[in-house]
Order: sequence, then structure tokens, then C-alpha cells
Amino acid sequence: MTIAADRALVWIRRDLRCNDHAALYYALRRFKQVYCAFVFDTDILHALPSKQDRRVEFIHASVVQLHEQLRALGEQSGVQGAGLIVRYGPASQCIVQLASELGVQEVLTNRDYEPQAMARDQQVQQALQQLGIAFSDYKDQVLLDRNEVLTQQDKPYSVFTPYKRAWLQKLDAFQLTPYPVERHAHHLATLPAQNLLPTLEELGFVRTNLHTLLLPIGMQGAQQLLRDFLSRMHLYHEARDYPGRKGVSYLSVHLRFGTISIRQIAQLAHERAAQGDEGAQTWLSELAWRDFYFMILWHHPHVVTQSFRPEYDGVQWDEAPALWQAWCEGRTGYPLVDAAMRQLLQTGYMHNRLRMVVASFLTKDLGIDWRRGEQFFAQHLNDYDLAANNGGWQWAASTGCDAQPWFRIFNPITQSQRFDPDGRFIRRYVPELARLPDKHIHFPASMQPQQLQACGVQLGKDYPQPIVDHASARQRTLMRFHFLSQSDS
Ligand SMILES: Cc1cc2nc3c(=O)[nH]c(=O)nc-3n(C[C@H](O)[C@H](O)[C@H](O)COP(=O)(O)OP(=O)(O)OC[C@H]3O[C@@H](n4cnc5c(N)ncnc54)[C@H](O)[C@@H]3O)c2cc1C
Repeated sequence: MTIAADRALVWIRRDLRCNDHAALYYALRRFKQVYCAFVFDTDILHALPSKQDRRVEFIHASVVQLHEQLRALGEQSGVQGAGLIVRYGPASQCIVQLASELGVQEVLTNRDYEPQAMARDQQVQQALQQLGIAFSDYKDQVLLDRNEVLTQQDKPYSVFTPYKRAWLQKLDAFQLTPYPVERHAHHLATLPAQNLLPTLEELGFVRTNLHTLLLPIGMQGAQQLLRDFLSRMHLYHEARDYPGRKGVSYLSVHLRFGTISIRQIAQLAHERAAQGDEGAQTWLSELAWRDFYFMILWHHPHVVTQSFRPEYDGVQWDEAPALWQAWCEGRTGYPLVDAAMRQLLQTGYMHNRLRMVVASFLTKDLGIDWRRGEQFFAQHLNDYDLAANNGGWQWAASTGCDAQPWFRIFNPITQSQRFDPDGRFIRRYVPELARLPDKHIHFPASMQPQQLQACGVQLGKDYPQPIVDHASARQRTLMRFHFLSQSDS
């Protein structure tokens, strides 16, 4: 193929890898010299509520790793001194300035679907245009893009099952073929002499407990997790709902920051699913949910602040500051809810079943607006992703597309009995209940004080009394949502 142009800049954002990378591949194929850059965006960093943030640390470590990977990739193809240019400042300005300094003809990047990021990209595109520099973006974050799976009337789907059916039909080998970046790596450019990577401290952040968690970082870490998951993917459909078991992939943070390619993992699942592997089939469905929520966010950006279904904005939520505080701190008196919230606070991760349980508990047992819970998750989840988080919260609160019906209310005790039957997960995060028998660990308030005492627990002192009575809370929720019964019937 003929190479027409001279230089390009690949702007890396939530795609912190150099294998199977759409924008990098197209840049290397079309340009003689390709630079890669990442900006620690102060517009995002300054808005974070704490200077101790596992995500910033994860990104920082992954950026350092990516720099090394790019350098090695260049060396394998005879290019010395390749790597990642790292800048700190408002991304929209830094990228334009860098593109101008390097004298590139085009900035290439992978497409983002969040409204704020799209506005930023538009601003960058306009600024570059004034300098005569082109801007292009590529599908990389998702398997099928916002307009690739539409109904027969060319409309976006709002129900998951038919979406998934159409999604699976479209998901052919072509969509899953990896981009062979390595083949064109001889077009990586040697970096300008001054290229220093800032330390985490220089970015104004301090270390968290990230290194103590079982969370390998960067491209290498993602592949390590994938290898582990591949050995048990066939059991996923049976094991995925039990937080006490190692049933899920734990890849979400890597998908969030693009340290792993969605095509790579989907291809592996697709091959196994085609051979009838039920675990792989179920896992592939979860990847479809991911695309589904990206698609919903893009077509319906109002979901960021409002209910997907406008009539649900009429629900009157409670302020309930004491209940809110107890939920945030994992002190509700419902052990599974408390264990889940403590897992989130201690590790930045929460199992999917538990996300559903605590979101239901906040909205339907405590009557608190889903947006507050969504924000709390946004602050604490390592894998926080606007599309999936908003989709998950609106599903649990019944305000979303294809959501849980409003009259279906999770019982936090039976959920616990069903999905953590021997209390293994509860015991890990609520150690004060460790000595309770399996039968009672799901709801200590049902035990006699003497029984509790024999297990070393005094309710109200060692562990809280339940902050609400589930049966009464359920009735209040049915009343709260009742005005919708006309429109739903
Ligand atoms: C209230 C609520 C909030 C959520 N917030 C987020 C969030 O901020 N970021 C996020 O990535 N996921 C979110 N999810 C979806 C899901 O809980 C996580 O993706 C999953 O728990 C991550 O763990 P895993 O990688 O081991 O998942 P696995 O079970 O191994 O699934 C593999 C991948 O599929 C995708 N996936 C799985 N379930 C969903 C789903 N329901 N919606 C969208 N994608 C899915 C994720 O990318 C996940 O990594 C939320 C769910 C709920 C109910």
C-alpha cells in the first residue's frame, strides 16, 4: 500500500494498550511517522473529590507500562526511542498544542460516547481544523457501534433481548479480527528528546491500597486476568451470581481503560460459544449489555441526568440523610448489603449481583434517588463507566429502558440466602458476624439476644440493627411508584 502522508499523532485516552488498537493501526498504515500521546487531563483530575484515587493510580501505572510496550514494539521493528508522549493539562489544549509542535497532518483517536467527551473532541477537531490538521476517530471501545444494530425501522433498540439477537447476528468474524498493529510498527516515530513521565506525586496524587489488591495492572495485567478467566469461562453461567466464588472475569477495569481489547476477548468467547460452551455464551451476552448501554447513552443522552422513561421523573424520592449515610458506610443491618458496600470502599470493586442488590436497597428500601447512588458509585468504582453505571442504576430503580418493573423489589435477605448461602462473602467483609451460623448470618436481627451473645455479637453495638423493616419499606415503595400503574398497564 502507498503511504501518502508524513506524520500523525495518535491520541490515547481510554485505550491504554498498543495491541489490537484501531486508531494506532490506521495511523501506522497511513503515515510514515506516528507519535502516540496521553494527556493527564486536568479538567478531569481537578474534578475528582479525593487526591487518593485508585483509578488515577491504575491509569498512571498503565501509562508507564504502555510507554515501555511502545518502546519495545518500535525496537522489534528497528525503531529506537519510540514510546508515549505524556502531557499534563487540559487535554483539549494540550493535544492541539502538541499536534502543532510535532507538525503532524492528522490526529487520530478512538471514539468516545460520553456527552462531555464528545463535546471535548468536537472542540479539539475545530481547533485543529484552524491549524489545517485533520481529526479522525475510530470504533474501538465497543464491538458494534451506536448505529450498527438498529431495528427494522432503523431506530435504536430499547429492549435488550431483540437487541442482543440482532447484535449476535452482526457479530461476525470481520468485527472480531484484531488490528495487526505489529505489522506496521516500523512507522512508529522516535520521541522528541525531552520526554519525561510524571510521577503520581507530581500529578498531585498519593498512593492508594491498589498494590494490595489482586488486580494486575496495564496490558500485561489484563492478559494475566484473561488467562485465569479462560480456564473457568465454561463455568461462568453457573458461578457468576455468587460473590463468594471466583466466577466472573474481573476484567471490567481493563475494559474501562482499554488495557485489553474488547475484540480479543469477544473473539475468544465467540469461538467457544459457537461450540456450545454455555459459560462463553452467557459471558458474550454480558459484553452485549456493555454495547447496549453505550448505544443507549449515545442515542438518549438525557439519561445522564433524567430517567430514560420521562414519566419516572415524577417519583418522589426521600432525602433520608441518616439512611443514606448508613448505606454509604455499609451499616444498614442487612449483612449482604453491608458486605457489598464495604467491598466497594475497600477495593473499588463490587460484584454485579451485589450492585443490583445495593442499588435496589437504596432506591426501593430506603426510597433514595438513584442519581445519588449512581454518583456514589462514580466516585468509588475502579471500573466506573458512565454508560454501564447509569444503565445499571436505572435498571435497578426501574426508571430505565428494559428495566426491572417497579413492583419487583429485591428482598435483601432472600437474595443473601440464595447467592451467598454459606455466608462466605459476608464473613469476608463483615468479620464481626463471622461466628454466626449460616442460617442466621443473612439477618442477625432474627436471632435471640442470647444466641447472638454466644457468637460474640450485640446488635446495636457490634453490628447495627436493621435501619428499615423490609416489608414496610416495600409497601412504601409500592405507594411511591403506584401513580405509574396506569401507564404501565
Ligand atoms: C447499579 C450497577 C452499576 C454498574 N456500574 C458499572 C460501571 O460503572 N462500570 C461497568 O463496567 N459496569 C457496571 N455495571 C455492570 C457490571 O456490574 C460490571 O460490569 C461487572 O460487575 C464487572 O465485573 P466483571 O468484569 O468481573 O464482569 P463479568 O461478569 O466478567 O462481565 C464481563 C464484562 O461484561 C461487561 N458487563 C457485564 N455486565 C454488564 C452490565 N450489566 N452492563 C454493562 N456491561 C456489563 C463488563 O464490561 C464486564 O467487565 C453496573 C451494574 C449495576 C447493576
